[in-house]
Amino acid sequence: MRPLLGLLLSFKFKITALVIALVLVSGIGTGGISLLIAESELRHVIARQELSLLNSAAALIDNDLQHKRQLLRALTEQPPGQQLGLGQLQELLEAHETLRDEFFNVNAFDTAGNLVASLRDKNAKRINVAERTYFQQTLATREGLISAPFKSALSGRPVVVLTQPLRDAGGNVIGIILGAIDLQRPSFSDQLDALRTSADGYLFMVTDDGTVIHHPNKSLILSKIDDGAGTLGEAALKGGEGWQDDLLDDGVPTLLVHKHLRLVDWTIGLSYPVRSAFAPMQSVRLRAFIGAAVLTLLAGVFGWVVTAKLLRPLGKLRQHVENLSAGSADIGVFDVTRADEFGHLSRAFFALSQRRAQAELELHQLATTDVLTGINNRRMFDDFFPKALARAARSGQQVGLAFLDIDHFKQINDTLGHAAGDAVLREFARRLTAAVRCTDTVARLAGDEFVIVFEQLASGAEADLLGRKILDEMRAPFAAGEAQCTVTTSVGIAMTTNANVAMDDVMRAADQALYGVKAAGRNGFAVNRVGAERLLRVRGAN
Ligand SMILES: Nc1nc2c(ncn2[C@@H]2O[C@H](COP(=O)(O)OP(=O)(O)OP(=O)(O)O)[C@@H](O)[C@H]2O)c(=O)[nH]1
Repeated sequence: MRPLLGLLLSFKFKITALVIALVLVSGIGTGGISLLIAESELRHVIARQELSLLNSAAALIDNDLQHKRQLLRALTEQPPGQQLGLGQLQELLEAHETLRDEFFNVNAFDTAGNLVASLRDKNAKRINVAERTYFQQTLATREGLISAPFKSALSGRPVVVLTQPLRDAGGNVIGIILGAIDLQRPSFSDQLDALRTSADGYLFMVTDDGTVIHHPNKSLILSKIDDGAGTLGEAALKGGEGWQDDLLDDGVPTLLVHKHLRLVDWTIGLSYPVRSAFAPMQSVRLRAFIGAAVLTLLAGVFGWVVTAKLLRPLGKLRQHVENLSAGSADIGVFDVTRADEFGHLSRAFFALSQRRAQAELELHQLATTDVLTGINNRRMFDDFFPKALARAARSGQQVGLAFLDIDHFKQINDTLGHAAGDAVLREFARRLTAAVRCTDTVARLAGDEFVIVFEQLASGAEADLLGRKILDEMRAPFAAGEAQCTVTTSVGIAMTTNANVAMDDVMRAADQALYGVKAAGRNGFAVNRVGAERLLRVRGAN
């Protein structure tokens, strides 16, 4: 759990996540916009393509109607001088074979609306169409027309009829020829169906008042588009030509293309489900999605690798700082020559480590230095002396420890003042340091008590020499403020060659020696061997 959390919080992970997010956003953004543009373009292309198809269909129907109209007109036109009577009409109709191909039926009526001839059934029941609008309009205008769709009284089928007035030699209308087109099986029906480009799409046709003339669902023929054809026809009813998005009644998105016919007030429309129109886009979308996913994955891996590489110097820097803290490296490990941010960071760490080392040194000095005299203090001695004993044990050399106490120092303080006493202490420390070798260590334990550690003491005779030298060093008068005074000291020296000697034993031996000197009248030195029953010797200053 912990490593996973660490991974999630790592800079590498965050940068990788950022790269993935950026690639995703830019990929989805550009891909999505490109797809939208492509879809919009494709929609236009499809709509224009379907519109040109509708133009062909409209021309086909216009031509068909025109052809039918001309056929009826030719039927009613007789050579000059010949008179066509109503009684000859049945014979006339039956003589024109092509009528059967072009029309569902052709009938003739007198001006009273009575059926006088019928192509398909000469014995058809004698209906009267005087009340029909198309009949009345043809009589009134004396011109042929194409009727609104209606249900035939003769056949019971949905039809539109083309009318053509029949004139006598004087030009008077004596009857009307009427060609019926079966809307369930118009002559152009198969051709229209053949024009369909999509298996899902379909063609339909409505009149300007919204009556369905052609529809794949034959039961909708003659219904008003509000009754069953849905909203598809509404745009078509606006006339002209064009296309728009629409929804079928069951909510299927559809592309609706429409074109108004030239010869009649009919509009032919094409309904094209968007799903099949954009079928090619589905695979493009899928491929774009897979491409984006692969790209994102690659970007993530790339981001991870590059970030890991870029952050390698940071890892090294961290290792250096850890090593430095553990004391296994010094500040030289920092690469301060780099010109980049890691170089800045290394230089900052280098400077910080330098300051820290300096501060540690100062702190150590403060902690191990006697403030008054500037020589080592008790803490330093306590730390140093056991190490000196251990070193001597390893090298087999003799160690000497001298305890020093200024004689009657209290009197100096009492007679000359505390400040003079301090001056004497400082001068005493200076002379002590001058009297010994640089390998020897001088420290002030407290008050007027001092110690000297001799690390390379060759013999007892050398201890004598050292004791004498210290006493000699103190012979000259001390400056104590305005006054001068004579200062003497008592020195107790302990010596040992025992490798496993305890620090306390050495100190006790030195203390014994010092006590011996004090007892003998001060201003002298005594040498004591650690573990010995009695002092080796006590010497006075003279
Ligand atoms: N001026 C000064 N005096 C100090 C300091 N520390 C301790 N003293 C004094 O040093 C004196 C030490 O005296 P003692 O060692 O007890 O006695 P003494 O007078 O040296 O007598 P002996 O050691 O027996 O010869 C005391 O009076 C302390 O107050 C210091 O830092 N400065």
